[in-house]
Parts: sequence; C-alpha cells; structure tokens
Amino acid sequence: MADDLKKGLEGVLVAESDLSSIDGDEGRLIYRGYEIEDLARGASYEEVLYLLWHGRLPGEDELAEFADAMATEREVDDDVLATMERLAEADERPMAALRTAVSMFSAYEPEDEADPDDLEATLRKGRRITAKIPTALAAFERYRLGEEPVDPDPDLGLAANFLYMLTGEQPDDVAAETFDQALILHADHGLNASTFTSMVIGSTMADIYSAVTGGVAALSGPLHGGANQDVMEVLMEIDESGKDPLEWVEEATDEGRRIPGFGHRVYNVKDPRAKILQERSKELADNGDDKWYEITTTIEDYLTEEKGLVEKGIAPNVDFYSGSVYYQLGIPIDMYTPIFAMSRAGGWIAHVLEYQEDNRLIRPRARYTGSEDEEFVPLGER
Ligand SMILES: CC(=O)SCCNC(=O)CCNC(=O)[C@H](O)C(C)(C)COP(=O)(O)OP(=O)(O)OC[C@H]1O[C@@H](n2cnc3c(N)ncnc32)[C@H](O)[C@@H]1OP(=O)(O)O
Ligand SMILES: O=C([O-])CC(=O)C(=O)O
Repeated sequence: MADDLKKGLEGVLVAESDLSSIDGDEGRLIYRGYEIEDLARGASYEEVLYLLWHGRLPGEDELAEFADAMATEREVDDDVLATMERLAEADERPMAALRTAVSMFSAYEPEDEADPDDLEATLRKGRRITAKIPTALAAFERYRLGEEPVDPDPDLGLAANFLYMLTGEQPDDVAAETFDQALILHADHGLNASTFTSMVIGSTMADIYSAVTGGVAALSGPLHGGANQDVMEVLMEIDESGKDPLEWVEEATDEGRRIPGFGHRVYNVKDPRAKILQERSKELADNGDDKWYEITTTIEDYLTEEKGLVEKGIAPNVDFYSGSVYYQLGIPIDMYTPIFAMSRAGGWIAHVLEYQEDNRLIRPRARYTGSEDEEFVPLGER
C-alpha cells in the first residue's frame, strides 16, 4: 500500500463520475458534457436537476412533469414550520436552521421504510428534500422578520417561488432569471468538500437525509460555501470604513489575511462561474446601485494586476461575485450560504446516487504519529 501522504486529499482520485468536470487551468466547468455557460444561459435549474439526476436533458413534456412533481412536494409539515419559528426566535444562524430542517424532513418521509438499496426511492426522497429546502428557508426568514410564512406557489418555478416565499411578492423576470442562473451555477462541482462529505455518508448506505444534512454542515464553513457571506461582509466593512477599497485590501494582504472569494483547490485561473456572476452583477448595477460591482471589480483588478495573485494561481472563485448579485436582489446576507445549499443539494444527491450504484465504503487512513509503548497506569494511581 502506498504511504504517500496527500494532506487534504489534494489531487487524490477516489471515484469515477459522469456528473461534472473542472479544468482548473483553462477555467472550464461542464455538467454531463454541457458547458456551464450554455446551461446558465439556456436552461432552468429544474432542467439542470433533471440532467444531473437522470443523465440527460429532459424533453418538454418530461420537464413539465418533473417540475410539476417537484412543485407539489414543496410544502413542509407544520412541525417543521414550528421548529423554524423557534429557531428564528432563538436567533439561530440560517445554515444551522437549514441543517436542522433537512434532518427533520425525514420524520415526514412517506417512503421512510424503503430499502436503502432502492436507488429509485432514494432519488424520490432526494427530490422531496430539494423541493422542501426553499420552503423551510423562506419560512425561517419570515419568522425572523416577525411575519408569517408564505405558502409555496405551484405555478412558479423553483427559483421564482423561493423569492416569492421570501418576500411575499412575485419577483420580476430579471430577479427570477438571475436567481435561477445562480442556482444552476452552484448545482454541482466535482468532489468539493460538501459533496465528498455527502458521499462518505452515502457510502455507509446511510439514508439520503443524513447525506444531505452532512452536506449542509460541510458547506457552512468559511473555506467553502460560507465564503459568499464573508465576501459581502468584507465589502460592507470596506464601505463603512470610508477607506479606499485598495487601501483596505493592501492592509489586509499585508497582514496576511485571506481575501474571501479568492483562491480554489482546483482552479488556477478565474472560476468560469465567477465570470457569469460578474456579468449579472454588472447588469444589475447598470440598472440600480453600482457600488458593490465597482468595489468587487476594483479589488479583483488590484489583486490580480498589482499584487500578482493570479500568477500564484489565486483568482476569484464563485463566491466573489455571488454576494453582490444576491445583495442587489435584496436577499439577506446570512441567507447566501443557505441558498448555495439549496442549489447544491441537487449535486449532493446526484453524487450519492451515482456512487451507490457501485458502492464501496469510503474509508481512508491516517499515518499514525503517536507513541507506541505507553504503559497504562490505573486512574487512581495517575
Ligand atoms: C465554493 C467554494 O468552496 S470556493 C472557495 C471558497 N473559499 C474562499 O473563498 C476562502 C478563501 N480561500 C481559501 O481559503 C483557499 O483559497 C481555499 C481554502 C479555497 C483553497 O485552499 P487550498 O487549495 O488548500 O490552498 P492553500 O490554503 O494551500 O493556499 C495556497 C496558497 O495560496 C494562498 N491563498 C489561498 N487563498 C488565498 C486568499 N483567498 N487570499 C490570499 N491568499 C490565499 C495561501 O496563503 C497559500 O499561500 P502560501 O503557499 O504562500 O502559504
Ligand atoms: O470545488 C470546490 O472545492 C469548491 C467549489 O468551488 C464548489 O463546491 O462549488
């Protein structure tokens, strides 16, 4: 057995997958062979879910049937709503509320008794989870505002319905399309930390609720999905400080602080998703407040041109521009990472199912560096 230590599993191949592929030097991302740019511009999030879960793009009737089925599964049990209300009153963080909600959905799963080997049943359960996440999240936000939740509208697509449940108002086309595109861009990304977490859980043949709950937990950290919230907080810190953004960045880099939204384990160049989100941020800025777009692009130009971060392979990742897009859509900052989870649930479920088709327990090992020959001394004699 090879004894090479690959800290953080960097570059280690642990599975084969048809789902998504990243070229980190070219800045290219594909889902099942389709360029992310084409999907983001031409498909809906539901189409992308179908592609990830069923292996091909749907026809018109197939998509309608699939989207309708998901729309009918959006409602969550009153107990889940009551829990969201209690967590909002307790000032819980939205990612923690979501983690609790997903775990709790399983109590109301109609196919709870299904055999773990029944992958069709697992997919149906995964579809229910994906349909319900937006409802639980929007309810949590409404309770925080002291408002009642808004019932899902089955006539709206998943993206538009989430914005509707969040605000109580039908979003305009620009907001709905922008949000739908953001969901597509976040749906899958190879064996990132949260997807791998879900796969490890799924490899024990634990249920899909456990796998998705674990995915939410792993995504919440600031080195992963949590960075989108951090980006916006940094932008606001810069704005409130009244400093020139470049002065702030200069100080931060001199102090050795990491810039959230920069750097990636796989990309050595700008993330293709960041390019698309930057375009959307610009469009929204052209029709509204351009402050955040200006600060982000100024920081990017400075870090890449003056500080030469790109030469070191540190470029904007997907989180760098999503914050300013969500901010312009009026979404609360601490909902950014939960929104990432709302989308990525599709990828977690797809990877768990794909892996379980030819399952092998994931169980790596650590090189032992502790001592070998301690003499045990009973408690009373220590
Ligand atoms: C959706 C996502 O999960 S995308 C990633 C979201 N996370 C962030 O944006 C947080 C900021 N970025 C980071 O912390 C890192 O780039 C990570 C964790 C994403 C990837 O890190 P790794 O692949 O483990 O790279 P590692 O941490 O070894 O960094 C390599 C070098 O780049 C530097 N570096 C990496 N990211 C940054 C950054 N954001 N700002 C400044 N320097 C950075 C490191 O200091 C290190 O430099 P050194 O070799 O001189 O010590
Ligand atoms: O791939 C990664 O490591 C992180 C990332 O960009 C994602 O999960 O979307």
